[in-house]
Amino acid sequence: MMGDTRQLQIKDVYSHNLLCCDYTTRLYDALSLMRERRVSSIFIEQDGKIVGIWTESDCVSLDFEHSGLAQTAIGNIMNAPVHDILINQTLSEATIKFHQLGIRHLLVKDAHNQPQGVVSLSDIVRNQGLDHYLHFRPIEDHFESQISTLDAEACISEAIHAMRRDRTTAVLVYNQALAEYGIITQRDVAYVILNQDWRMPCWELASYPMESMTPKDSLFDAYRLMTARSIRHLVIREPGSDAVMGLLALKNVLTEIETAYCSELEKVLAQRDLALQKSEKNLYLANRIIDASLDGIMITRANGEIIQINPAFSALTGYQDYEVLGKNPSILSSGVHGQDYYERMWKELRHKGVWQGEICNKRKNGEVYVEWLTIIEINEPYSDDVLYAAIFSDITERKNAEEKIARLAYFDELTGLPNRRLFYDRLSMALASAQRDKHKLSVMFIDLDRFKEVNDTLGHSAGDKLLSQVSERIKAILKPGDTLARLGGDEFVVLLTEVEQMDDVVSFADQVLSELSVPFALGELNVAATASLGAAIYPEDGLDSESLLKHADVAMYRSKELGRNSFQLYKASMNARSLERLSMLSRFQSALEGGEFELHYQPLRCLTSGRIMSVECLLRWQDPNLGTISPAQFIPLAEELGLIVKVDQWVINEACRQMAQWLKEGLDIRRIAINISASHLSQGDLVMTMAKALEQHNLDGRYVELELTETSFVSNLHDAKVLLKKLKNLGVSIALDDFGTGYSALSYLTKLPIDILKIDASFIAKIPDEYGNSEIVTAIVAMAKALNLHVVAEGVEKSVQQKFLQKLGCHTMQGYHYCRPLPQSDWLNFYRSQRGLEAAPLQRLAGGR
Ligand SMILES: Nc1nc2c(ncn2[C@@H]2O[C@@H]3COP(=O)(O)O[C@H]4[C@@H](O)[C@H](n5cnc6c(=O)[nH]c(N)nc65)O[C@@H]4COP(=O)(O)O[C@H]3[C@H]2O)c(=O)[nH]1
Repeated sequence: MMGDTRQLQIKDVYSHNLLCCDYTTRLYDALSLMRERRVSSIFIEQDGKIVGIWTESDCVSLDFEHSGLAQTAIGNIMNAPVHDILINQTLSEATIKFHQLGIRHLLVKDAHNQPQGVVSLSDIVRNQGLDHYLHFRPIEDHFESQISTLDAEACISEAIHAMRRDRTTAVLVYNQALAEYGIITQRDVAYVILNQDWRMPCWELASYPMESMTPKDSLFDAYRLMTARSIRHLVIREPGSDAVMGLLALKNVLTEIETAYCSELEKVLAQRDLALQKSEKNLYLANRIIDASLDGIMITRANGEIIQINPAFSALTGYQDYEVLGKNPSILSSGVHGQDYYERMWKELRHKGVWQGEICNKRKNGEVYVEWLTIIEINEPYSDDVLYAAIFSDITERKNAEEKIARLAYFDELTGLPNRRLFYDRLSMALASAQRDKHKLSVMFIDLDRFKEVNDTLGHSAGDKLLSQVSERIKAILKPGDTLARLGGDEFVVLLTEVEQMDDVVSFADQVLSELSVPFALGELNVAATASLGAAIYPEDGLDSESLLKHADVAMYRSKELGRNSFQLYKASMNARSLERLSMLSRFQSALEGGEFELHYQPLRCLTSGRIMSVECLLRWQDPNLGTISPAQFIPLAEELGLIVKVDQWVINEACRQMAQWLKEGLDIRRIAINISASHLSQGDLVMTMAKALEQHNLDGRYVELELTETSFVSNLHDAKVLLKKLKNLGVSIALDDFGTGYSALSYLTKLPIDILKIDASFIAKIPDEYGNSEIVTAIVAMAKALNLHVVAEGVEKSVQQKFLQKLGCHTMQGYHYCRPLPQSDWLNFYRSQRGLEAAPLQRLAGGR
């Protein structure tokens, strides 16, 4: 019942009628003033300050025998100190004060501590809306039955005496002559002090006739009657007999209301304490959660003032609480969003009470970051105030990852070029418009020649640099609307949309080849790169993406076959060759496991003694359908497919097995020479493979010679040296194959533990006729001898060549002139046939041809 009025403030109920008098004022004058202003209390001032209070009820306790009572200074008899209450405090607070101090009046002060009026317990009770409560309370439990009744002729001092004795607020007076009851109250007593006539008969002061009620009537009716008649007492009579039973004072009704009110208030306060405890606990929990949250949290007032942040806020923004509390969130603004962005945000927030979205903010260090922000409007309980809680997490990394994923879906990470998917999209769009507008377009494949060698020998980061530089150079010559994409590895593809005639494609291809002909700077090395290009034109070579790409690819492979560093336009006849190549690739893999490989042997002959010095094993692929396939065809394929290590391992093992077998059979051959692919050194463990094979076949390492090319050493001379030393520790000899075709760096010869130098067949083919070439061979032989290397001439086909080499003092020859590579059985026959001739002078042998 108190819920509605509990929050009423003193200003809503107090009385402005504040009556004051000075400390020295006589009681007589003070009472006169009270009577005149019709108030029941007066405040006493001293030096401009209120220091005490005097009320009508205080009169009863005065000593009426005292002759100068009316002249007494009110300061001497006042009640002090005066308790006060502020004008904007609640009625509940006032009630608690009344209760605790046992008083009935409080001085009301304003915010500046200035007295404004007075509030009594009655004022508060009257405003509590307790009427219905009084309905259920009968008078019988509340009236005073022990009330004194005086005779009408009794003097007034007796009445005062009775009131004081009985601690009542009134006495009854009976006038026998009139058979009437009258009443004298404390207020009446106060006025006797003014008259000073203590002998006055009671009936003269008594008020009559009196209103009366029965004990069964309700307090509510009694209260209503007293308020309506402005009286403070009712006579209670026995129903039927009309005999007076006692007196009901307004004070009795108010006391009852007060009791109810206070006990109700206590209940409410207890509930409030509980609620407070609960809310304190909730607050504690909320604060713990806010502090522990990994999301940044900021709480602001409606005007934007920041009132709370959590540790995650500081971690994410770099601002500590003392730097932001009291400030506006605009401190975090990055300037990325315009005013309209914030306006939309506030509009939604006001409309829905919540806003969520991505927002760019700025950390204290100036770094802009993206956050996922949720703002919630919070209405404060028991007030109109609104707070805003902003909860955010830094999603910069997630955004970057998302962007990267989106980029990766359409772009190549290394070069930043469109990838296969984007290229297909663009090609299909370009085809649609070419079809509509009836114009041509072209798709061109660009594949770097020997890119794998760069990767294998110079390392992947050099390979990556080369790819980036190639893409930059091609991009630079593209026309607007054309697309360059990287399909993977060293494979690029160009979409040319501005094609009017075939020449446009040819001239673009020329441009690409000329751009790539300038060496690329890869760190300290300048590397020359070439590419094989192939193109197909719409509509001649295909009407859809798939056939155009396939035909451009076929044309590109034709370029490769024709010696690389060239360009081919698609021709229908190319298809057959490309299919052949493809099927060879797949067949190769099964051939390795299916035993289709075998070794052929080519002897190397000493140019002085005519003896077979060693034999080189050369790999052959015997395809059941295609017959013998040359290693010149399938070794590069094996390298491309990453199968070369397996191939070499097979050859090493087979060569060792064969050599061990021959030695057992008594063949007198010093060494078997095995070719090792340059890529083997970067991909496999050559030393381990070699050691295992020697051990497995119980073969001494001195019977093996490994032929390596310069490409094997180019990437890292130091590593190559370590590797060759390990091989030499196994007893094997090292031959530098194809000398003269590669880098021909003399440094290899001096720094690496090489035993044999094999002059490439291309030099031998041109001796002794071609001027300059003979000089080169002469120089190589002289240099090798000076370095104490054994010199072998490869590809000796003519006796004139043999003679020339003999004159130079070259140690050994290899070539068709002496013997072609032979299968195992033919080779054994050849060997045996040669044994008998070994003693014959070489000149004769050579001359016999
Ligand atoms: N025109 C001409 N050619 C002659 C003459 N004498 C020998 N040849 C050929 O020259 C090549 C010599 O081998 P290579 O320079 O190491 O060059 C080899 C070698 O680099 C590679 N190769 C061969 N067998 C293997 C192998 O088992 N493993 C590895 N990794 N590579 C091998 O394939 C290349 C080609 O091998 P082949 O076709 O067997 O070709 C062989 C051989 O048949 C001649 O007088 N005139």
